[in-house]
Amino acid sequence: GPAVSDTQEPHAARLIDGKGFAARMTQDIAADVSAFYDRHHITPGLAVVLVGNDPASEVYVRNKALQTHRAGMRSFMHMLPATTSQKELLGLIERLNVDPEIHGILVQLPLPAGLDPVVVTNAIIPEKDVDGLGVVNAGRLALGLPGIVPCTPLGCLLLLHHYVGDMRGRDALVIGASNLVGRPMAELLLREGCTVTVAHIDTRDTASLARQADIVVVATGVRELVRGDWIKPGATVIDVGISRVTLPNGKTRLVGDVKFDEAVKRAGLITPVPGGVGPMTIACLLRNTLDAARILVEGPAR
Ligand SMILES: Nc1nc2c(c(=O)[nH]1)N[C@@H](CN(C=O)c1ccc(C(=O)N[C@@H](CCC(=O)O)C(=O)O)cc1)CN2
Ligand SMILES: [Mg+2]
Repeated sequence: GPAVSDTQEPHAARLIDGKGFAARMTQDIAADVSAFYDRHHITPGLAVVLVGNDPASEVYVRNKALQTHRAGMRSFMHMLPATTSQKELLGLIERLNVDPEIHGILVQLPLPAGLDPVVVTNAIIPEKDVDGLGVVNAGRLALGLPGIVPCTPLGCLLLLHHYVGDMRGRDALVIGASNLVGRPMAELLLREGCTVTVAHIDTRDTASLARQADIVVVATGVRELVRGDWIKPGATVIDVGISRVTLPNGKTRLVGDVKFDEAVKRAGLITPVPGGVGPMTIACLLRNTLDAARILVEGPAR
């Protein structure tokens, strides 16, 4: 008779549906926003500050406003010219910090040259720092204390919780050590009981580290850096990268930091780009904004 392999489908990983998960999260948040309104007659408000006219950033802040409304919250957009001085930007943040209608503030990154992202993000009071990027929230995460967790790593964590479950004892590799994703992701995986390795620009042999890992989270901004033969068979692959590439026919396509067509043949679970981590970032921003409003209005849970 025929060899067994003739009748077997080639292996393909199960896809992690971030888009669907984020849509369900947004519905749950909308219900919680409505219950919060019934208790307090307050609608959570999110202020989004965009400086300059980076086209990708314009798309992201428009989507943030849209999703904020979809969850029943108020959105306050501040679009400032690229010529805005740091003093003017800090003045706006100061007004938002004391505005009782605002429960979350974020400054879209990257900022134009001449504006210091560390100074600007740290001007937001920790209670309204819904991106979790200021020193108070970053320090709280590093110490394992409650605080606001950055949206993209939080989104990755929620997907891992749902699709993998208990991660104690797993070997996790985070590729990329940015303050926005890699570092907070490593802290979260450590908190879950993973043995965490962080690879970065000076790492000598990231491929061989990846081949050991049960969970690989990639956030480098280098498109299709991670090849199929870097993936341990059955591993879980979370791809945070988004690059827009122009095809010979002039159309554009989004690709991640993982060469998907190769990795999907080896991984057990993998996030697609688009439709994986990206939508989770915005859903987690909405969750962080509602949580911030709860703490500002009701005080910290006791
Ligand atoms: N202040 C911040 N700046 C930036 C953050 C952030 O969390 N806070 N993250 C990224 C950009 N980002 C949100 O700001 C973001 C990126 C991608 C997506 C998303 O939904 N992606 C979709 C594809 C969308 C498309 O067609 O372009 C997907 O992956 O399916 C949402 C938010 C940097 N800056
Ligand atoms: Mg993010």
